[in-house]
Amino acid sequence: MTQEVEYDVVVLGGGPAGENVVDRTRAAGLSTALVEAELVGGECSYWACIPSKALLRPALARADARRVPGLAGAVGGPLDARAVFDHRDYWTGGWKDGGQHDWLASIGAHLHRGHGRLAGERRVAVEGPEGEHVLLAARHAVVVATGSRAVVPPLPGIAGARPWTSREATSAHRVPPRLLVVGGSVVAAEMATAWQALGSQVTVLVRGERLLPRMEPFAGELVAEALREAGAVVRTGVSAEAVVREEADGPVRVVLEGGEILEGDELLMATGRAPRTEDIGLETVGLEPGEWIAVDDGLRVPGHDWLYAVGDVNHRALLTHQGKYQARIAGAAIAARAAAGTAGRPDGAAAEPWGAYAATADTRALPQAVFTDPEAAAVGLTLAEAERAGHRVRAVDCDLGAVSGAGLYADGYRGRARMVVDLDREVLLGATFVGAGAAELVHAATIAVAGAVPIARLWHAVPAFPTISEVWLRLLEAYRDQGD
Ligand SMILES: Cc1cc2nc3c(=O)[nH]c(=O)nc-3n(C[C@H](O)[C@H](O)[C@H](O)COP(=O)(O)OP(=O)(O)OC[C@H]3O[C@@H](n4cnc5c(N)ncnc54)[C@H](O)[C@@H]3O)c2cc1C
Ligand SMILES: NC(=O)c1ccc[n+]([C@@H]2O[C@H](COP(=O)([O-])OP(=O)(O)OC[C@H]3O[C@@H](n4cnc5c(N)ncnc54)[C@H](O)[C@@H]3O)[C@@H](O)[C@H]2O)c1
Repeated sequence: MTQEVEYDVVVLGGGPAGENVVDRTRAAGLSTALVEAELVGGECSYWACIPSKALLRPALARADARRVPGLAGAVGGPLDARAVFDHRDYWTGGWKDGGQHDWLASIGAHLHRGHGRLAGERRVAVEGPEGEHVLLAARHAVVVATGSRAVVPPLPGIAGARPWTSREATSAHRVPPRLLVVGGSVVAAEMATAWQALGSQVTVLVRGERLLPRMEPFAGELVAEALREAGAVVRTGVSAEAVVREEADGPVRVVLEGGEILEGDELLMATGRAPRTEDIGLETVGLEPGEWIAVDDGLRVPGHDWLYAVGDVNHRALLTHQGKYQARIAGAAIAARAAAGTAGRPDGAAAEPWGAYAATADTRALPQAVFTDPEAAAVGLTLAEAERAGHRVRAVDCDLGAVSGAGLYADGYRGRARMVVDLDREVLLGATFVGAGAAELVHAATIAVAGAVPIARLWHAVPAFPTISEVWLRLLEAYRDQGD
């Protein structure tokens, strides 16, 4: 007979989003169960953010050091790939989640290991690793946080070619002499940067006209330029039509549209994500298996006041920090509604944009940092997005390298910054920074965009001298001097 256990809250999926819901509901004193099929910590901890950044950090530090007089000579050699892999393995905990397990225990959350499926309203059925079954009943809420997985397009020959996805690209322990990368977005750009620095001869095959297509055009252009200088080949406007690997440990060949054939030792398909929803019982609550789960700004699934979805699975923003933001908001709302004794209670101002129970930043102030060389970081709208949305805007651009702090940071510092100003409200709608260290510049812009800080007040936010942040002064001066 299936055992049934009751909790206040059941969270399905223990990635960063699911974990943060648990953190909030436990802090509010609600009994909470977390169901996890693989490793607590999710994709981010073991096959995405953490291992990718651990691989990239030595590559970016070396690139920076090579531009510093007096230091360049000391870092001319290759990276010690084994030491880099050891560093990455340390940060993934050797793909073991003991630390996360202990943290869950320390906050009094209950971990159910196994595959979870919704089983009608407020119910989650868990199939454990030994085939055992448990039915979890939620008094207040079920939160789906099952994340996403890599999509591999069904090209002829692809299955037999055993391509890498982001999982292999972040966890491999051997440097392939030649790495072909299909895709042009964030995973492609970051992994091309890491593996070229680790010693692979990387060729990136971009279907579109540039790298990083969701950012301002200069971001992808500067990153492609630097990748080429590092020895990688970046080809745009090319389409992979078929893949061939004749022998298991032999080379892999990609056939391009037009018939050209490229050969590599490994092939990374960095071609996007799909929701992990095909086998989680969505059909038992009237939702479509295999689809992203649509939610309102309060992270609730319309028509089901007990059902929330946070993180990648709702497709609002496929980023760890944003999934955690959604989790904090959903967790707080669940706790408040539980305390009030009704899921349907009107939440007043808290449910309004920028209120405690609304994930407004997902659409209005979404930041992203891409850890390429140079780094590319942006928040809010690009110029094209702002124009498409019907805002009356002006873009102001600056050469990041012209700022004293950048010149002192590295010889020949190359970079660019743009702010997109709403001319009617005189506030920023977005900003983009591309250059070494740019990832740390974006949070100031996030505050300006989320806070709708007036341009007139930004003049009083004085950047320290000589930091790269002085680019803010250059941007404000350019805006002032350009007039309307
Ligand atoms: C290579 C790469 C690098 C990235 N780098 C960054 C970065 O630097 N910064 C950033 O912000 N984002 C980055 N991302 C994106 C980031 O990884 C995701 O946005 C984040 O992991 C999403 O978190 P999540 O909790 O929604 O889902 P996930 O991390 O995918 O976790 C979902 C969890 O649910 C579990 N699960 C799924 N189905 C079930 C089920 N039926 N039963 C039980 N458990 C289940 C899974 O096992 C998994 O542990 C990167 C992505 C990739 C691919
Ligand atoms: N530093 C970070 O914040 C970071 C790092 C890595 C990934 N991520 C997140 O993870 C998610 C996944 O990233 P991603 O780069 O895998 O996916 P993506 O969805 O951002 O981009 C996929 C790319 O693959 C291309 N593509 C799709 N099918 C193709 C085909 N058949 N042939 C050639 N190209 C094809 C698309 O044109 C697109 O440019 C993104 O949302 C990203 O924001 C974030």
